[in-house]
Amino acid sequence: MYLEELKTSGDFLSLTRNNEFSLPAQQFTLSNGTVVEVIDTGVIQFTPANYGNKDIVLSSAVHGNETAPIEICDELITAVIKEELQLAHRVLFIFGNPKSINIGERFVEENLNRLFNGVHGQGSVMNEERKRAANLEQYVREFFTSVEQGRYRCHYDLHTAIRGSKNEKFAVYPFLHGKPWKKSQLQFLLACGVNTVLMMRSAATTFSYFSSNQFAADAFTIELGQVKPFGENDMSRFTKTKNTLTALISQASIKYKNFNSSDFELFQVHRTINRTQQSFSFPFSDSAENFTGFAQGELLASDGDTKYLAEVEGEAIIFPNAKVALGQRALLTVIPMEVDERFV
Ligand SMILES: O=C(O)CCC(=O)N[C@@H](CCC(=O)O)C(=O)O
Ligand SMILES: [Zn+2]
Repeated sequence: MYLEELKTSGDFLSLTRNNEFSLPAQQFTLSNGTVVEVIDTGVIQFTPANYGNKDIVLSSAVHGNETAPIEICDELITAVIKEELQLAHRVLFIFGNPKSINIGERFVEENLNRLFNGVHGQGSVMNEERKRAANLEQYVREFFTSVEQGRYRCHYDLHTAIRGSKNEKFAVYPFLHGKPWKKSQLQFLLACGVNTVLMMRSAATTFSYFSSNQFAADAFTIELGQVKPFGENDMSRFTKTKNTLTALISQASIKYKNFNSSDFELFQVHRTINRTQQSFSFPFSDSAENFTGFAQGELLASDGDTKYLAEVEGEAIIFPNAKVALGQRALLTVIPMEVDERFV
């Protein structure tokens, strides 16, 4: 079996890439007492001998071409297995879509990050991404619910964006259905080098929304930069992120900079534009960056005969993608917002 090689190399990413769809579960204990459980391909759980009050999920490669987050998690996993990093909490690392890593694409057949919250089981379509989404949901469920109630839960789903962005790093705050947003989470994000946060205003089928909505985890999709092939990331741009994630998993607690609303750029989602027609296009080029603002009345997108015009002065684009499958999100637009009484 693979355990002896894994114990020696700590290279769980290669083991995952060499087993694209499944891997028999195995476990072993490090000399520092941390139990290492390989649950499936790309899914590894660490339980230190004396663990603290946090249950932490760190996922990457939900889209396989988003390599910088994969590199960050790969380094953390290897450091833990080689006992260069001692954990303080239970941590579940997930490389979401191994096959898509190997083909260097966002997904193989279907966007894994639109299959959560039960979508994977809807309709008659079945593919590896749908099987994976169902399995990942189960692994997260078991991770959070196999210990006593009332513990702190967080899930940071690490991505990079297809396009450049006026705000290089930004986070998507899943819709909380009226629950207050947490200043402490903004402080964590700032420590990661992320000062920009989008507040979603509707339910979603993303991995972060699943953990937020199903398990009340503090969960975000975190966009850490732009999509690049392995070896082309400037990893110096991710130092704050890696250092803060390292502190999160290896320290009992983290002292953050005092909260100051002026440190943040907050946006609320104004609307979601879905592609419904084959002839879907944007008037702007592929070089148009996330957070580019438009004048009221300016054309944002054309979906067949439907023209979408900016409704609000400065309405800004996020995640424009004219190649999405019919019925899927082709564009988010956002408008600025301020910290208010909805933040606690
Ligand atoms: O750059 C893009 O077009 C997409 C980048 C990416 O994968 N973003 C996530 C956001 C998920 C969310 O809305 O929480 C995605 O589209 O799945
Ligand atoms: Zn992504």
